[in-house]
Amino acid sequence: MAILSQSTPPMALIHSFHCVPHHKTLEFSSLTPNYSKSVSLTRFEGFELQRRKKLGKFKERQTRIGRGATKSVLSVEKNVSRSDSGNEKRETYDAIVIGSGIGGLVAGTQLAVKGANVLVLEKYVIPGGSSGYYEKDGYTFDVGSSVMFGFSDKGNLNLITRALAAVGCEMEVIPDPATVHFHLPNNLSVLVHKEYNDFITELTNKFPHEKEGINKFYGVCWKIFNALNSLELKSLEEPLYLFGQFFQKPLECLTLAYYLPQNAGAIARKFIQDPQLLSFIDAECFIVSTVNALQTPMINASMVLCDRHFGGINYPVGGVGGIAKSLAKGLLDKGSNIMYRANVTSIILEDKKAVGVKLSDGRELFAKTIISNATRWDTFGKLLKGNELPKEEEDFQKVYVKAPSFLSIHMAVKAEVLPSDTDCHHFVLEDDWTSLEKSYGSIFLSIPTVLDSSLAPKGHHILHIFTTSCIEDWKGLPQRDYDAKKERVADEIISRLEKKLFPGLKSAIVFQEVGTPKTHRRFLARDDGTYGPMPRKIPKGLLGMPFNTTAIDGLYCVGDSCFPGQGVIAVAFSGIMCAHRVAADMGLEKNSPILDAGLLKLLGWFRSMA
Ligand SMILES: NC(=O)c1ccc[n+]([C@@H]2O[C@H](COP(=O)([O-])OP(=O)(O)OC[C@H]3O[C@@H](n4cnc5c(N)ncnc54)[C@H](O)[C@@H]3O)[C@@H](O)[C@H]2O)c1
Ligand SMILES: CC(C)=CCC/C(C)=C/C=C/C(C)=C/C=C/C(C)=C/C=C/C=C(C)/C=C/C=C(C)/C=C/C=C(\C)CCC=C(C)C
Repeated sequence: MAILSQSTPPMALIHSFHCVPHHKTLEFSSLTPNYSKSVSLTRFEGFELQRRKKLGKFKERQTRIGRGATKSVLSVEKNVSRSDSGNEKRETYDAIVIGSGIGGLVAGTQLAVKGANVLVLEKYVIPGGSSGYYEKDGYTFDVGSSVMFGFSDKGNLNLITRALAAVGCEMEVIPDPATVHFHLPNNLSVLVHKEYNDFITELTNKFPHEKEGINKFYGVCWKIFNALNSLELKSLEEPLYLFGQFFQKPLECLTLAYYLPQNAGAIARKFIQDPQLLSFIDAECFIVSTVNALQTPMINASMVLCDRHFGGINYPVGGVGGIAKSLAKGLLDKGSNIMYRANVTSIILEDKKAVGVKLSDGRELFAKTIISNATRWDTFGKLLKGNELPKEEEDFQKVYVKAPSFLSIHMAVKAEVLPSDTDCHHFVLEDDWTSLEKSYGSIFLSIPTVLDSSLAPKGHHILHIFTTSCIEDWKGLPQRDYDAKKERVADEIISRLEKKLFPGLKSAIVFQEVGTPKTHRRFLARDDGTYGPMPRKIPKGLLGMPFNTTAIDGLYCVGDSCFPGQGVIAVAFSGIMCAHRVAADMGLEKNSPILDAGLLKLLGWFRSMA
């Protein structure tokens, strides 16, 4: 993953942000919850209001709020309730979402579609978090995510496509003929073709003595994937849905329940003996979980090891940032709002219930439900600082630690340095398998311009290089030493790529920007810049991973420190689950309070066994 370097001038970002027409819409919406009714409308805002009226939002909102009559145009967007005596009480949204990562945006849009009045608060100037973008000198860089699962037009697991479709958005995508090209120790080179049979042929040619084991291991992955793909995916914390799925698809649900506490490495070892092939499977898991196969939940491994062949990896035209932009636009189209430069510093509790948030500029905003897309470490360690850490969160922290962050290099090069048949994504670990999980041990490389040349000026490519790195390595350095270290470490990484893949790389560089874990912490508001949760030791599969409800009434979490963990498609699923559970609690979906209490207790008990 990579992110804007600390040297990226924020104004450059803001500028490019304003250049995109529908971003103005976002700016308008960011005004609505807080500006007084006397604010006069610009031509654009007037147009936006007309558009919303056309969408029927005005009428809808009046009907639903009932007594929340509105006088002026801007107050149409407000959800101001009145007491019986007619006095205005504080304005209350149905839900406030802290953070506009894909997890937060999916939760927000799904709720908006169900009729809730949602406000998303984003600390930064654009939406997307790790799935954001930035523009510089004619290049469009993906901040982090660039390998997109769940973006096809078939099955039930195309969660990105579905999340966009829910708000009436569709994006053009470019199918990648391969997921990743592995360059591994002992000159083992494996290209993961989109076509499953081509991939299996390539792997069995490298390990002919393990042909049966290879087919059996990936065969189990398919069994799990097919079970997942047969379900309608909603909240596993909602009993009516969960029992309904067990009733309709008993075999598939039992398959998933069986594999829920298992890990990929243990299953691989049932069928495969060759240590180098097992190390390859470690690398397969590492690129999605930052841990080896023994620590990677089998359900997550199956999901990614099969979806890349089933739906394939698809790159959105114009860059990954378009997904968040489209979701943010969809949120507005459904009558909800997003506010940028809105840094939530604390969650307000009343009678132990989450009722609102406080922003760094002192404003307080209130909602029936608060959803945090910040990591659990940020949510409970910072936004709820001073409150006792709930037992459930203590247990979570016993099982999971913060995964390291990344050192990232966003680079532009002259096109001629890359051979014409260069693949889009590469994973490089040169000499020693034991370096797989070490800081700077392995290198991730994405070249999105191989698929979408519109991301760079003609005759140029974008390279997006990243490697794991801990914040401890970068703390306490005087600025000069910090800058020098960034340059030195980046230079070492680039030299390795030059030696392994692209001779002459250094002399072809036209632009380069380096981000460290501190950069990730600063721009993504993630504690220590962490990539997400990582099991302390061998976990019981996904059993210990919390869902969306928390021990605090009215507070839900979404994103990668919730089930099923890291990954854009994973956080999209967490958003769908969260929105379903919240909607059930709000009465926007069917619910059963008695069954709820029973299931939540049962799930809590399961987690305590992890
Ligand atoms: N496929 C890939 O190549 C790849 C690469 C990098 C990241 N990713 C994935 O993206 C996932 C992260 O998605 P996510 O939705 O969990 O979160 P996220 O970190 O992407 O987004 C969280 C958002 O919340 C905002 N935020 C945090 N605290 C805030 C506060 N107090 N006030 C206001 N805003 C605040 C941040 O600015 C950020 O925009 C990771 O799991 C990772 O796997 C994928
Ligand atoms: C509840 C109980 C107890 C029981 C019941 C049973 C059942 C029914 C169950 C069910 C389950 C389910 C539904 C589940 C689901 C799951 C899912 C969906 C999952 C998903 C996952 C995903 C993932 C993990 C993903 C990931 C991804 C990623 C991380 C990616 C990344 C990438 C990167 C980093 C890039 C690379 C690059 C290069 C190489 C360059």
